[in-house]
Amino acid sequence: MIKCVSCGKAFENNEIIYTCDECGSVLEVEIDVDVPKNTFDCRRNTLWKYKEFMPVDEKKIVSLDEGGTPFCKCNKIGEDLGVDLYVKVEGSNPTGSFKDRGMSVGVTKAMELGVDTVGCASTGNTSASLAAYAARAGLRSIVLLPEGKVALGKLAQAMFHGAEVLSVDGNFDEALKTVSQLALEKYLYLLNSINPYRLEGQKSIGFEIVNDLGWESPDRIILPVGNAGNISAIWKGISEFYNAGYIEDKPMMTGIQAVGAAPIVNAFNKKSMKIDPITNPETIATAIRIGDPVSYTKALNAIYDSEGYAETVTDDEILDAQKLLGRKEGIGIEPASAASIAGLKKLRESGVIDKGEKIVCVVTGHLLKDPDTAIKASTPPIKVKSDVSELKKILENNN
Ligand SMILES: Cc1ncc(COP(=O)(O)O)c(C=O)c1O
Ligand SMILES: N[C@@H](CCOP(=O)(O)O)C(=O)O
Repeated sequence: MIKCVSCGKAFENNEIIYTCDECGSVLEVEIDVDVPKNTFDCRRNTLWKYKEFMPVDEKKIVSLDEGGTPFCKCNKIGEDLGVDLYVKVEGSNPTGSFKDRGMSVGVTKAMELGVDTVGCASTGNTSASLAAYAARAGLRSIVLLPEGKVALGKLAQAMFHGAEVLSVDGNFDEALKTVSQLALEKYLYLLNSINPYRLEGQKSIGFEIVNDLGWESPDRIILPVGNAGNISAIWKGISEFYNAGYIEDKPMMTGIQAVGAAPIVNAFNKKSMKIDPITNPETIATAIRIGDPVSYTKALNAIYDSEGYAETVTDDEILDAQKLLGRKEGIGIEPASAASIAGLKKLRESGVIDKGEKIVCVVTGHLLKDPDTAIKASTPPIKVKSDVSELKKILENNN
């Protein structure tokens, strides 16, 4: 069953509906699972390890073996900040971001519903993932991208996998409104995070984090927030495992936004359940340049219910954190993902995060998604003759 998160109105699983026709709020899939936690032992480490929790037809699964991403303990940064730090590396998914988890379930649902066209608006990663999973399923895909605001790697992926790419003269929020209208008029099945089935895939990040920690909850999960689907999905996953009795505690959900695109942090600071949308969001982290997040109700519920937190970081803090993780721990991430590390640093310095907390930062997308930013942040190659004595001179000087 699908339920409205605000008024509780219920809808049938196979109804193609994105928001409540009674109150306009977002929807959530309700599931009822009763299996012991050893059910998952010895299964392959993909999101389908937890298939009992995925509300789709097992015979129609569209998968690229998403999920089962690295869970890296980061001792150097952790010790510097006085916390026990783990990083969940979502850039290791098939198309390089966490969206693949959602797309696997969302495209599976599309197959179950018998639709022939899927679509989305995107700052880049959703379109890259949608294009790949639609290709795998043999579906037509249509993506709306804000012109000039999508990182090169993501654009290349959407085009290469055969999506029909429409470059629109507006920002992401405007593109999402446009594509939503096309979806309501049945031109396409919408696979942005407003689709509750997509978030069912993303909740597996929460499942994996507690499984990675030996069926224990961390004290806190920190992640970047844009359209606000992921924080909502992870909290749903954690809550389902808690309700199933697999874990005894739940983490404080901590969302980080860029200063120029922070409607959820603004609402949190006012202890409000409503956001004031930002008309012209701006940040170097193009993936979270979003001013009117569709899942704000779910995200604020997650933050308040978990006694979590929301904070902003500047573009400079984001770029410094991206370099820090890349150079101290060898983990390459795109700018938006670095908001989680920048947020950890800021909240530790301000005392919101206590010494010794067990923290999981979710880093959401791969470094190569945005090669331009990576190159700008790096020392250019040194031109040199292919001659041993010349090379030795340079190596000795550089040391
Ligand atoms: C790399 C990356 N990080 C973070 C986000 C924000 O996630 P959400 O929109 O689910 O809040 C996105 C896009 O949405 C993204 O592409
Ligand atoms: N960063 C996102 C924005 C769209 O988010 P979605 O989760 O609602 O699809 C992207 O990659 O496009």
